[in-house]
Amino acid sequence: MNNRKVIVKIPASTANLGPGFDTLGMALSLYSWIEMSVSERTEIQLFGDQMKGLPRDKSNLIYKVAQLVFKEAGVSVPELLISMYSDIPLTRGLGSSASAIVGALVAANALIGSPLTDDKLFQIATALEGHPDNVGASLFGGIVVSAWDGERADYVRIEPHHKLETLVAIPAFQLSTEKARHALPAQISMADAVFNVGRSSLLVAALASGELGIIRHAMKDRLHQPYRAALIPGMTTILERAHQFGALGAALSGAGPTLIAFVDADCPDKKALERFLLDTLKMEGIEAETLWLSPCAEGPEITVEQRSEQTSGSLLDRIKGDVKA
Ligand SMILES: Nc1ncnc2c1ncn2[C@@H]1O[C@H](COP(=O)(O)OP(=O)(O)OP(=O)(O)O)[C@@H](O)[C@H]1O
Ligand SMILES: N[C@@H](CCO)C(=O)O
Repeated sequence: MNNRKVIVKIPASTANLGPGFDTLGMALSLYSWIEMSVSERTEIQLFGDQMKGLPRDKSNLIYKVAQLVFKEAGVSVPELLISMYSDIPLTRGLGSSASAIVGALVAANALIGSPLTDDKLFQIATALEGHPDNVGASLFGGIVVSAWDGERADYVRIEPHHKLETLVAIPAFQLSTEKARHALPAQISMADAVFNVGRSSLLVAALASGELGIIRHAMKDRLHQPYRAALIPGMTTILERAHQFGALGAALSGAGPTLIAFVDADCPDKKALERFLLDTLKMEGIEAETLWLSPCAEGPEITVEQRSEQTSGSLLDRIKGDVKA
């Protein structure tokens, strides 16, 4: 173990997919990387604009989560060398915290010979994140349908349809999950609960069977998006009108503020959809970045090597060419 170096590449994720609040997640082709090895003194290197302001001492989330794995496995590894680079923007609704938690769990587990099963990692990740949707997608890849009762999380993974693509519009402001959850009511009506059970069930069936045409009706939601709309000006217009510009459906990504449109790869005018999202946000005074992302069918990619191997170099050298252009 002392000589081992682990590098993991973890996908971002979009949660809820509209009606599946805290239940549905899909991994996306945007990534973060964590390198971890045993050291004599803990050192944390954070690379990239997304990592600005995060702690570089033992209070860092990656270090703390790694220690949970060692404790669970009954081993002691107090000092770690950790490097991280991420293309996943923080607090924008693309699962940055879930990717950090999953990456730390997977890297720490691989460092000590993988004593913990994926299911165990999923249970820990869900308890840490507080809901299974983002962590399930980052850990298993593809589309993950999950349920958590506060003690145990169960899931089923669905292979994403080969024609499914997504367009995300990432507003230039942050919105923490905590703040976006505070906007939600403590109770909802039976009519709204029935509405969401119907849409969420329809969406899962559509994604599993490849009936993409029904997605537009299935992505509707009354549980969280209406209450969060005031935090994301322009959101309601985008959700209501995205289909007119060729989207299969649209939703708030996770807790927002990112908006996500599901698109058929054969959509004839992708530029028009992109312009519609950007223009709608701009009319509200919001600058945004758009990215075309594919569903990521795989969970974390794990590389374990001996530190003495010739292949070693800095994390940035290793992943160069793989990062977002
Ligand atoms: N690599 C990291 N190292 C340490 N902390 C991180 C890292 N990545 C994310 N975090 C923590 O997670 C917080 C963001 O979590 P939050 O749940 O608010 O947003 P998100 O995960 O990006 O979006 P969403 O959950 O809506 O998809 C950051 O402010 C930071 O505290
Ligand atoms: N299901 C979560 C995802 C964000 O972490 C929410 O919408 O609050």
